Amino acid sequence: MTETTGYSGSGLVLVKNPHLDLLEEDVLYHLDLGTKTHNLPAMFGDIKFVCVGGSPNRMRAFAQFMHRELGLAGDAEDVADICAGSDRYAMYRAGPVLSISHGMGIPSISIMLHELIKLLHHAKCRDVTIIRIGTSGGLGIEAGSVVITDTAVDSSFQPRFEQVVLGDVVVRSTELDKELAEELLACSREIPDFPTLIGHTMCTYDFYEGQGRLDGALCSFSSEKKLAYLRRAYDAGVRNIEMESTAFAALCGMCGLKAPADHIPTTFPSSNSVKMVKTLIFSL
Ligand SMILES: O=P(O)(O)O[C@H]1O[C@H](CO)[C@@H](O)[C@H]1O
Ligand SMILES: O=c1cc[nH]c(=O)[nH]1
Repeated sequence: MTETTGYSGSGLVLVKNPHLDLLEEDVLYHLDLGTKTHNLPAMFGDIKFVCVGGSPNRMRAFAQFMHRELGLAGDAEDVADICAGSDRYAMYRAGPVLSISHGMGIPSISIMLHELIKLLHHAKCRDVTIIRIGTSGGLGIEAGSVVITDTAVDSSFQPRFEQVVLGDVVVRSTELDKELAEELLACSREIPDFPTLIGHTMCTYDFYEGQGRLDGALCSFSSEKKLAYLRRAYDAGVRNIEMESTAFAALCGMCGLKAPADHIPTTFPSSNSVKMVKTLIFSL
């Protein structure tokens, strides 16, 4: 079964679940938020940008950086974790920017995105741009480069995200916003000595065998086989590898969020990539 993406034209964040209207209360369990316990429109109605990444500390550092850059009142060091009541994810806000951690891998980011998208919907947010800022393994590119993802592909290099729903495989598109990717690239050009490129990002279910590593607890292939696979990936347009982009692209695309993913094949925080995202946020 194949589904299509859904931009509404109104700029509102969509949920595609008729059952939600029947709920007396929507509990965003892993974020420790809910429609009865919190005034979500008052707390989040003015959010325009959401940045997501794996680790809580990194997303806190990003929120603190944005707090300073936006010249907000108060000490950036004091940004509070909005999801402190849950130890699953961490969420910080700096003005119109929300910064949230998603953990590692598709199941973890997928749970966070379901609840985040419902949060933005309940809060009646409009025209929200979402960016994943994360680490990744570069493929045939200069060390320290940032890859801005145009399309997320699976480990067979296909632009699809397969989700098993009630035992059936549902296929969702993983195209990302090409215009926004170009805008991010233009922002990166303002920063000297900062190699950036647009390319496909391959999303795997595993860091070790899934990415052709020879140093996991299990390895059933030779070094030659690994190199042949990575070469095929490169020939298919893959420039980096990580573990969330297909789910990120599929869920955000279906729910009307503009999303160019941004992946950094070095250790984060790379100050240049953060500056690039900041320039985009200031320009929109
Ligand atoms: O840097 P983050 O955002 O954590 O993401 C990357 O790092 C983790 C693996 O080390 C995976 O989650 C991968 O996608
Ligand atoms: O998934 C990942 C993340 C960072 N670096 C990698 O090589 N792979």
